[in-house]
Amino acid sequence: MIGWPRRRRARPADTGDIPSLSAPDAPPAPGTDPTTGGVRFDGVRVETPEGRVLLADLNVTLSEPRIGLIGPNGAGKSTFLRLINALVRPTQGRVWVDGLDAGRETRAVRRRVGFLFQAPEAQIIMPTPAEDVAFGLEPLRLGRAATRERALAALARFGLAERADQPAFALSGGEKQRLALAAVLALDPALVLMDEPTTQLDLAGRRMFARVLGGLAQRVILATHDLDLLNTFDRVLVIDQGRIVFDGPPAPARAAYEALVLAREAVDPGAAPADTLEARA
Ligand SMILES: Nc1ncnc2c1ncn2[C@@H]1O[C@H](COP(=O)(O)OP(=O)(O)OP(=O)(O)O)[C@@H](O)[C@H]1O
Repeated sequence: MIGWPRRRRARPADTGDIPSLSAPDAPPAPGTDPTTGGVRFDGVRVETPEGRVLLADLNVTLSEPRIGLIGPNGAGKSTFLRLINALVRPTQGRVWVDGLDAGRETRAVRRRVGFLFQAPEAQIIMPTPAEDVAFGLEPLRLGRAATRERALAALARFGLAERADQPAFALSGGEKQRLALAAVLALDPALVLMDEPTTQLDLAGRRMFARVLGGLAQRVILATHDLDLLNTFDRVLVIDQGRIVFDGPPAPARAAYEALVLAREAVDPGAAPADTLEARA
């Protein structure tokens, strides 16, 4: 978990900015990205105002339908995801989303990108599931009846139809996670960012989530410690101490991650995972 405000509604319709970790570069000159699709990190670096480096040397284009992010606690996975919809601004470099500059065209980027947070409570702000999903749909101005219909359909997809009008606070952790996912997908984003979406799910919930994931038309970039979830993914990045240390298919990515953990244990069996580049220096 990281320390940004948790109560913000971070659906694509929410265009409120969260302050950058440190002052970004001067606004880039107008121009269009040469790539046509996908997420592209161009020389991206993120530092805290104190100069602590959270991510560095990010030069990568992500266009496959299913991309996983794995790595130790504090490696930078959440920060990586948050860069994509401009919840974090790069200290250096630029992030492009389907040809849009996330730093300059934030509103348009957030319309394309849904974000599923680690803690579903962060995304649930209305009293009932139906109202919560409907609230996210408001910017679409569908009208009251059509909005409710779409909200109920989204809830039904995640097994929450019968809970639609009950208090949202009474949902279990897993049900809240499903509600958050229903609300994000109801907006039909082109790309969904998921930050450890299965942490509160039981076995049945995980299996359901994996099935839902398999059936999604959207592109997904998913950070997780649930490595089995990524078995069918197209590409997995291993992030360690703020850098991409492996980029490839799921099986070798998992092996690279395991080797990294074993190597660290061999050096210092009692060591907590190092957090940042500075910690390693
Ligand atoms: N707003 C912030 N200000 C300062 N440091 C931050 C901020 N947000 C995150 N960090 C630090 O950045 C590092 C990377 O955090 P991040 O949450 O991206 O890691 P993660 O790989 O998602 O970790 P986890 O697997 O534990 O969720 C951590 O050391 C964290 O403490």
